[in-house]
Amino acid sequence: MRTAYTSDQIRAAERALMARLPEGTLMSRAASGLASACVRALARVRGLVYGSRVVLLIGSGDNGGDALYAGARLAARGARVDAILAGSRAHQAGLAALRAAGGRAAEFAPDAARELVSAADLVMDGLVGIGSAGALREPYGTLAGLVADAPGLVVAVDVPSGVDASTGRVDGPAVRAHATVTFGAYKIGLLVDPGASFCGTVELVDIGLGPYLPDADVAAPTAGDVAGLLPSPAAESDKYRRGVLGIVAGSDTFTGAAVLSVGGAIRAGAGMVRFASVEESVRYVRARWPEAVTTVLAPGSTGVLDDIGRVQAWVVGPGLGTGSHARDLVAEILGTDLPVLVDADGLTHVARDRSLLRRTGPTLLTPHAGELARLLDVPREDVEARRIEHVRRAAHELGATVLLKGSTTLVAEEDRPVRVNSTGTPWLATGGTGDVLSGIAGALLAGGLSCYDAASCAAYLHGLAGRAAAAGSARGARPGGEAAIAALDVAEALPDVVRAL
Ligand SMILES: NC(=O)C1=CN([C@@H]2O[C@H](COP(=O)(O)OP(=O)(O)OC[C@H]3O[C@@H](n4cnc5c(N)ncnc54)[C@H](O)[C@@H]3O)[C@@H](O)[C@H]2O)[C@@H](O)CC1
Ligand SMILES: Nc1ncnc2c1ncn2[C@@H]1O[C@H](COP(=O)(O)OP(=O)(O)O)[C@@H](O)[C@H]1O
Ligand SMILES: [K+]
Repeated sequence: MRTAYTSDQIRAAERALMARLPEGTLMSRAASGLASACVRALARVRGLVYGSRVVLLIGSGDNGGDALYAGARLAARGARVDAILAGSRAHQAGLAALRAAGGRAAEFAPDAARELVSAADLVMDGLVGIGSAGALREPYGTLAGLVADAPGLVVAVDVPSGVDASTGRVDGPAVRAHATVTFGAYKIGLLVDPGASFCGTVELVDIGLGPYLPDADVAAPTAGDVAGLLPSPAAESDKYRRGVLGIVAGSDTFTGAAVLSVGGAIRAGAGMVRFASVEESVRYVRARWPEAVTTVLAPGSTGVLDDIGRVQAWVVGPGLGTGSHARDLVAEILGTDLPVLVDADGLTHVARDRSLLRRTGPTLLTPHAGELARLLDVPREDVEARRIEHVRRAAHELGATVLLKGSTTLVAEEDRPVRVNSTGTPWLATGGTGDVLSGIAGALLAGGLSCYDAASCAAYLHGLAGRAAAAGSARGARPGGEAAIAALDVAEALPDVVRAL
């Protein structure tokens, strides 16, 4: 599990560690790791450090200090290093070290800054780190804008300036980096969008903080975590023991969602899928997935669960419709004691009547930002800007496990760390991929995982499968070697990504 922390948690740990070490030790560890990362990056793009042009953007705090010391190390290896001092002051010892190593420094001036940045092989962003508060002030905002057009590599120090390290919130201009070198521990804002999308690759430099960090409120499962949680059949398994998933989805108008949800469940390893819907949807599901056992629901019929047969978990909602019959089906399924995943139209019914969630069995809700906004009655933009806060609030208020879909998928449950999904690709932003996700998570619920684990494993596998489908290979893509996918491709890519875990 990759754990992540708020700025306050990191600061407290740093204070505790610093009290036991000679002054300057931590900054020296940070600067050394940062300089090594820049050396490796320069070696990759230029072949050597000597003669490369490095520009440091320096703010008034210790973030600037890190950049100045790292810049001094690069200058000592023959790089031409220029520091742009953008703050009201600069870290004095760092500045002296840079100058002693042959680097130069000057106060910010717009034209000179533009010229330096546009000629740099590498720009180091040391404007603000975990001491940042609110939107970037001038001239930092202008510098973040200049960096956007920089032809060279952009390396953010600790956190891209303009990204709130504790939440991932971005209010105004921010530095968009190719790489972020972060110290001591991951900050939450580096893993959660919108902040995460400003980081590029994130490299963690160990400065010895580990023993001083508290229990994490946010964690990102790794491939190993997911592999360890996934159910796999044993010698004595049969289809019932592996887990039977009931899916109630689709309608006369929406047949595709049902096909996709069933596909996700089958490819994710459900022992059996029992699918129930109106005739039109059943026809499409049967044609594509002869493995599913189907039940045709007469229009308007209720009291149907016994007809469908025994299951270990339910998925309800994709393409189901928002009318009263659909509502009755959602209510009937939520009336059982079994684990239930509610998605799509099912969420509309729950948003209209939260009392549907008063139940004894475990519930997993899988909204996208718009659906979560409706569940909480807040603007969608607020959910997108402050995803962690809203997914936590939903789990608390609704008494359910909540998986919030989107560019960073999050899973929240009361009293548990929010799980951040680290896989995925923007190619997944295409109609129907969410339906596939519902089937994957449903299969894992039926296989015995808790809502929390089923949701986080499903998001992980779904993201990997999306990447594999876009790349045409479970082993990932060469840069630029990706192409558009259809939702069903995601389901079809699942077995390969599970094999490669
Ligand atoms: N505390 C420690 O033990 C360590 C800290 N390190 C570095 O120190 C950084 C934190 O340093 P600081 O606490 O000095 O804080 P920062 O350097 O992150 O920022 C504080 C400064 O930025 C200004 N500022 C804040 N928000 C701003 C905004 N929106 N626009 C413009 N200016 C703004 C403040 O007025 C203050 O002068 C970390 O991110 C990391 O880079 C590392 O050296 C590792 C060890
Ligand atoms: N920009 C993005 N980057 C990564 N994943 C995304 C992005 N946009 C959407 N997704 C993923 O694609 C899926 C879309 O699901 P959803 O919004 O329910 O669409 P649909 O209802 O069409 O299936 C979710 O798993 C979501 O996390
Ligand atoms: K920074």
